[in-house]
Amino acid sequence: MGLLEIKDLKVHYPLKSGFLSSKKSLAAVDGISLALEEGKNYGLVGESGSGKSTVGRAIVGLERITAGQIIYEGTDVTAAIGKRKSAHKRNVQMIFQDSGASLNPKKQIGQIISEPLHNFEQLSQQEEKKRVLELLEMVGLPEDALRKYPHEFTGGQMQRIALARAVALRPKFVIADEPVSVLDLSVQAQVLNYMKRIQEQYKLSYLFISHDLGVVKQMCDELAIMYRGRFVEYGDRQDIYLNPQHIYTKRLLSAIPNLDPENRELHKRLRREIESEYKQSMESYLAKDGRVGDLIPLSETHRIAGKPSKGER
Ligand SMILES: Nc1ncnc2c1ncn2[C@@H]1O[C@H](COP(=O)(O)OP(=O)(O)OP(=O)(O)O)[C@@H](O)[C@H]1O
Repeated sequence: MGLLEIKDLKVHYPLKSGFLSSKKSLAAVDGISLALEEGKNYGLVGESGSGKSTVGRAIVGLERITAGQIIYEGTDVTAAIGKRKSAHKRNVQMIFQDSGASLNPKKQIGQIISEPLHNFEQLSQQEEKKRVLELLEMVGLPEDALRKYPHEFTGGQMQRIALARAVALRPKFVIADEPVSVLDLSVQAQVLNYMKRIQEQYKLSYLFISHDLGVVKQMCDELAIMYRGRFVEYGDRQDIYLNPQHIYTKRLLSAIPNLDPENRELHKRLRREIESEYKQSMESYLAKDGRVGDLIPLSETHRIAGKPSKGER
């Protein structure tokens, strides 16, 4: 049995309509499906505005789902996920790009990390403190962090605090929405290492949301490439990096900086070629019906749920 299945998920935001104009909506997520297995990591990649965060927020119940289903360990939880203190809240956690904004500035770190334990577990004070200290240690923070406030920590430390809080209830699934994108490269690597270590310890799965294919490369087994609310390509990491099918994926890959001076010129030339192919493709899809996913129909590239065989490409 899979861990989490998303079936034809749609999140449409109503747009303000004028006095005489008909009601319109923005299809932020427009019919995506995904099957996630336990212990594996998944990446959701696309440019800003493609709908990645909306998917993550819908899975944890922070967005109203327009249509589709979310199935957790075989149970349809679509109706339950918005409810406070539901089992889904416990099983599926989320960390955000800017923990400075998502951690309550008026609360001490000890209170912040123990909050989910308070809400969901009946622990004695001593047990709770022991657990919070374990969590702090797990993300490399000292005991005296307990009584400090979020503003006393660096960006990387705050992401580690958010991580400790997210895994306090030992969830099987954590959604990480651009968790390192505002951090320096060396700090990024540190946070990702903590995430990996915790995953090994807890055997959890991440859905790693990022605009940067370079970052998800280290973290994910499978990747979905998203454009305008839809998946244009889905597959395992090796296939996507070595044999991208869709021009949009190729373009995202070409945006990863090439640090090898010997290959820099070749990289620049390839980028130019891809950019020109991308422009032509975009013109042809705009002339058609505006759905870039139709440039390469999903059936010809990847089956939406599950890994496709090579013969299907
Ligand atoms: N509450 C909202 N009301 C209306 N439109 C929204 C709302 N939230 C997001 N959108 C729109 O939905 C689309 C998808 O946004 P989303 O944040 O999911 O994209 P994203 O790929 O995560 O991009 P980013 O990395 O910039 O957050 C965008 O056009 C965005 O402007």
